[in-house]
Amino acid sequence: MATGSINVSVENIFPLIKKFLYSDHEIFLRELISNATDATTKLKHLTTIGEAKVEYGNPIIEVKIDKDAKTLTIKDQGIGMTGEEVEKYINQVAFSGAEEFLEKYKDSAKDAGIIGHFGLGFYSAFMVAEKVEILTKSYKEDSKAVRWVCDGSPEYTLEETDKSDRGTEIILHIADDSTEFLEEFRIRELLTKYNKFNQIPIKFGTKTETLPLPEGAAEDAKPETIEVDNIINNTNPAWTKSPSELKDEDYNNFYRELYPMQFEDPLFHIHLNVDYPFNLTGVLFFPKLGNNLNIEKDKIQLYQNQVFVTDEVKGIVPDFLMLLRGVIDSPDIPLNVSRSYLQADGAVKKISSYITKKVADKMVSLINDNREDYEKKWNDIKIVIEYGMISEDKFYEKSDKFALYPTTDGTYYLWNDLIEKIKPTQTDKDGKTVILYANNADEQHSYIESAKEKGYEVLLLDSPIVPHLIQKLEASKENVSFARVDADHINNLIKKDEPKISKLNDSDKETLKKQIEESINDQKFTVQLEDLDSTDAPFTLTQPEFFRRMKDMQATGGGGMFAMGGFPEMYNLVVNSNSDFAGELLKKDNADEKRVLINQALDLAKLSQNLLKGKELTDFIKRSFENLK
Ligand SMILES: Nc1ncnc2c1ncn2[C@@H]1O[C@H](COP(=O)(O)OP(=O)(O)OP(=O)(O)O)[C@@H](O)[C@H]1O
Repeated sequence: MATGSINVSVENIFPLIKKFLYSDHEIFLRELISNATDATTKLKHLTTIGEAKVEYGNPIIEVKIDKDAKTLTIKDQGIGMTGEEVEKYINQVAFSGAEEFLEKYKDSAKDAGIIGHFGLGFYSAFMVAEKVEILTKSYKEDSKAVRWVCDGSPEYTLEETDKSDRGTEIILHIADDSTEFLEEFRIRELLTKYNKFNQIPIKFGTKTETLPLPEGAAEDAKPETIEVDNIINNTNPAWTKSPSELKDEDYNNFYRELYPMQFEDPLFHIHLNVDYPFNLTGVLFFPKLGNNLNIEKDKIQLYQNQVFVTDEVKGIVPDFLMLLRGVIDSPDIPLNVSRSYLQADGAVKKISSYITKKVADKMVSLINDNREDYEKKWNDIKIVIEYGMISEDKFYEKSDKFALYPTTDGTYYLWNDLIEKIKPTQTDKDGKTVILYANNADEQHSYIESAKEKGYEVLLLDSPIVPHLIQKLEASKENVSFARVDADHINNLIKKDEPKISKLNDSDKETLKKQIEESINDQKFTVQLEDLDSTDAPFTLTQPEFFRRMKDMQATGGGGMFAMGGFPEMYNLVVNSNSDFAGELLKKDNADEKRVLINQALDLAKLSQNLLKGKELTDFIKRSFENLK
């Protein structure tokens, strides 16, 4: 038997490992299974190229718990190690890696974000074990099996042993503070989390399977049962296959495999597959989102060679795609580094812009292949598209080809078609094309109707980020502006060079304005007299576009220089001075009656803006009933 001292300068490395990695002890299992997987795939490679003269067979990795012996074992049928290799890879290479890590990150160890993403390889076993044994036999002819034992001090022993089968067995003697890892449910949980799609089958216990009854069996015959290996993983998940092998149904099944608690099918999938200039595969899904921006569960999962790494993909996936679900698998993403490093990494940036491009291309093909279906799904995907348009310029640049602008009547326009349609009618006297929109077809019904009477189109833009989007569209498109239908009287929203006819003279107007202002005294409306069509509503409440938009932007984050202060609600009371009602008011002598009429008309205007609520509404209804008598 050989004993030796591991070549480290730190007196006792293991308490340090334990201390620094406390937040993520569980990753030891992923690390050891990854090593077992590597050892197996290496053997496959060596047999394929004729280097290893052994039968590859159907190797599996076995995970076993022995509660009495307090051990957890990970056993593979891979290449194994000779005594010299254990010396080299375990005592020197792996230790130096562990030591380097500790030296580097000792001081910043409090930043659990960094540590949590470090793969420490073999030595992470000491986070949960007080003693680790390696039993291993190399695939090489005539190699002797060896047993390596280390109890966490720099001393180890290495001796020959009588293991007869090829491969490596790592036996962890679980420490008293880590006995959770002797519980079957905990290990199953970890295997499901990290290794659900591992490349090599993983056996965890056995399960009972019922055999079908042979033909012609007696009615009361009991079917036979057998014990079979309980394989916990799917070694061939959808993203590793070629898109041509898969049907929609296969993608949907894979979606459910990924997110067993999702019962609704995804709307679309995007299969990612690139091998130059980096390696990346994956499948992204568009779930049904509606206007919901707060997706916290069932996020995109990041894998490295089919091993789960994290579902914290911020910085790798563009923000707007965090609303999607699915898998991204890449051996090229540097995983063992901090988040901020990741965001600055060139490869990661390329990956991010590749994914963005791919999603844009997919949208173009979806809308071109089946416009009707795309329109049907628009409501559920628009938030992703609109968010992408706001946050990713590359995506925005392509969006004219796939971003839809629906009207309140259910017509869906692409940008250029929309402009072509409305330009002749909705261009104002200064040559600006005004795009009218509503964000709630019911609440803004009367305003929408006024616009439609003029032959204008009204878009229905109702996602919470729309104010940001139209801000961007206005800034980048030439000669267009957006106005919500209730931002002013429709004649003012799209000003035309038409002569105005005024029924009242200036002094009458002045008098009327004063009387109205006095009657509505403490209510904060700016009275604005306008010469409108005599049939237009006498009183209308409007909310100026700019302030309302800033306020809306503030509500969803942003809002530029105004973001700091709260915005008051601002409304104008547009009085149609050409209406019969205005003429009647002026003629009325009784001041009390006049006040009642003005307030009744104001309430009606409020009602159509959905502003009449609570006591005001109750009083209004009472008053209206009184008037019926
Ligand atoms: N199950 C195994 N079978 C054969 N060799 C192994 C096994 N586990 C570890 N080794 C050897 O020990 C070396 C060190 O393992 P360790 O996990 O510390 O580092 P790594 O796998 O090279 O890198 P990483 O830090 O990414 O895990 C491996 O490179 C491999 O040569």
